[in-house]
Amino acid sequence: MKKIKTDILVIGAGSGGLSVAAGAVQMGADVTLLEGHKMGGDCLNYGCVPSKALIASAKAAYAQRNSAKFGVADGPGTVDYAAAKDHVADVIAQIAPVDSVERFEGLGVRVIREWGRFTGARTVQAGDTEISARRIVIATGSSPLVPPIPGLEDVPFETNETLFDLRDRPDHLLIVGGGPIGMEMAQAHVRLGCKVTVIEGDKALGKDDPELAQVVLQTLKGEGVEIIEGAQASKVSGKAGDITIETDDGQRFHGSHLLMAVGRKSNTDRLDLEVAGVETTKRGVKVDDKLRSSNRRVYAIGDVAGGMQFTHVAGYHGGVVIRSLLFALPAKAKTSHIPWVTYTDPELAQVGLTEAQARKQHGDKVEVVRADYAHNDRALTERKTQGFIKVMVVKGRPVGASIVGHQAGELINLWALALSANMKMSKIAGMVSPYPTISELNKRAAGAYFSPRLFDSSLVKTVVGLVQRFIP
Ligand SMILES: Cc1cc2nc3c(=O)[nH]c(=O)nc-3n(C[C@H](O)[C@H](O)[C@H](O)COP(=O)(O)OP(=O)(O)OC[C@H]3O[C@@H](n4cnc5c(N)ncnc54)[C@H](O)[C@@H]3O)c2cc1C
Ligand SMILES: NC(=O)c1ccc[n+]([C@@H]2O[C@H](COP(=O)([O-])OP(=O)(O)OC[C@H]3O[C@@H](n4cnc5c(N)ncnc54)[C@H](O)[C@@H]3O)[C@@H](O)[C@H]2O)c1
Repeated sequence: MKKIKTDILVIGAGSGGLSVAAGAVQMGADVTLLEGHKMGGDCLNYGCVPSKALIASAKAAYAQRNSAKFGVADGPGTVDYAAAKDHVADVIAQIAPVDSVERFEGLGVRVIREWGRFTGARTVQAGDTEISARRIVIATGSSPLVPPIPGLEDVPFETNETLFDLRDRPDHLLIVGGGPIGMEMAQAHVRLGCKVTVIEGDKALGKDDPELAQVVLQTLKGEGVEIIEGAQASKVSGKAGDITIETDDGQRFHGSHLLMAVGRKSNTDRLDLEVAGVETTKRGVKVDDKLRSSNRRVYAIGDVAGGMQFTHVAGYHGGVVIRSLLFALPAKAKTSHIPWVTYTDPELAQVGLTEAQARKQHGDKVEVVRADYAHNDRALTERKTQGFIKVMVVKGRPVGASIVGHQAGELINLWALALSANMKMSKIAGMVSPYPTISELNKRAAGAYFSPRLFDSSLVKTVVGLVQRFIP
């Protein structure tokens, strides 16, 4: 057995692990990085990148079929499903060098392409190497949860780990789970020419404000996605090409393919965590607000830490632990300023509190201001007038923003800054936005906060009246 010593051992080369490894090595630490499967993890290979690339193909097909409103004849939007998958693979290949062994070795990281497992409180074995480390960061991510639904073990099904390799277009895709994976893939596939049925046990897009989620769900239904809510998939039967799902309320749905998108399971199984005294919960590695586990020298970041499961959260966690690991500074991970976006069309974006959460937390102190896409000139030129923004304000500062509509994921960035910097609404209202941009909606929402204070105020009217009397 080869034995090595390192300052920081990172287990998992996905969004979180790569951020820690790159940051720590460039600031002078000796860093060892383990990856048992593909460099780049889920986001690059099975998650964000392929899903957004496939959504782009679907958008192109949809745009071609719906261009008459711009004075351009509608086209057939003929889809070559396998070619769309080639586009997905090409996009992954373009990004892959940034996450590659070569790049990380070039930065000075020792990369070992093996699965890691703890052999002691400070030691991990990877292949024929035993690594002792001053600090260890678990960044092993998550995998698709496969629930114990009777019959599922005998029926072929897709997950996010297989879907992007499928080259024959499904005639009828059944999707179990109406979360972000389910709904993004539902719209992509209906636009790529498949029949799609989503079976959701509770409410589809249930983590978002229902008023905004409804806008997305109505649009998807309008495009032909069948969405069944409040029906738990409870039995699966059939064979490749002919699959039946039965739900707990007695409905039956038939399709040619099945995608399971019912949430995630943290990747802790291979790690032998008990050997290192690292405790877990049902959601993943148990961590405190500094992302430190029950073993003081071991941290967990990203999906495996069991909180919000997004690439930008894994990256943010990376930054937080680097401060503790390299500078021994007390750094805490917060969630109140973390945005998320579901990349349906229209997009659905959230940061901070939803309206319901803000009312629960702040009661009468909350003011909700809104602005509609229908009043935005750029949205009118693009014929993207569906949607709105809501901003929840307490004592002149935003505590949450929810946006549904064209480019909502771009618009939410400003509110992510406003929340993380604790900015006042007056800062947003005072900004000059270029005309005509969709982002003017942000300023308009801030304007909506001040309009009644300025235009409906007798004090303002009295002051203006007095000033006008006295100025020459
Ligand atoms: C279909 C889909 C779409 C998504 N879209 C988005 C999106 O648009 N935006 C967004 O922000 N998030 C999105 N996500 C979520 C995002 O992919 C994850 O939150 C992110 O990848 C988590 O990063 P991570 O570093 O925690 O884990 P991962 O990226 O999963 O990396 C973990 C790595 O650890 C390796 N590993 C595991 N165990 C071991 C071990 N014992 N030894 C060595 N290596 C190990 C794994 O092989 C993997 O490479 C999406 C997810 C899916 C499934
Ligand atoms: N745009 C993005 O940022 C993006 C996109 C995709 C995924 N993700 C990340 O990946 C995570 C996982 O996504 P997801 O959509 O798989 O999970 P999810 O947990 O968000 O949604 C799963 C859904 O499946 C339903 N469900 C569970 N069991 C069921 C059953 N037997 N029958 C019917 N419905 C059932 C649940 O009620 C839930 O609504 C997300 O939480 C998110 O963090 C992010």
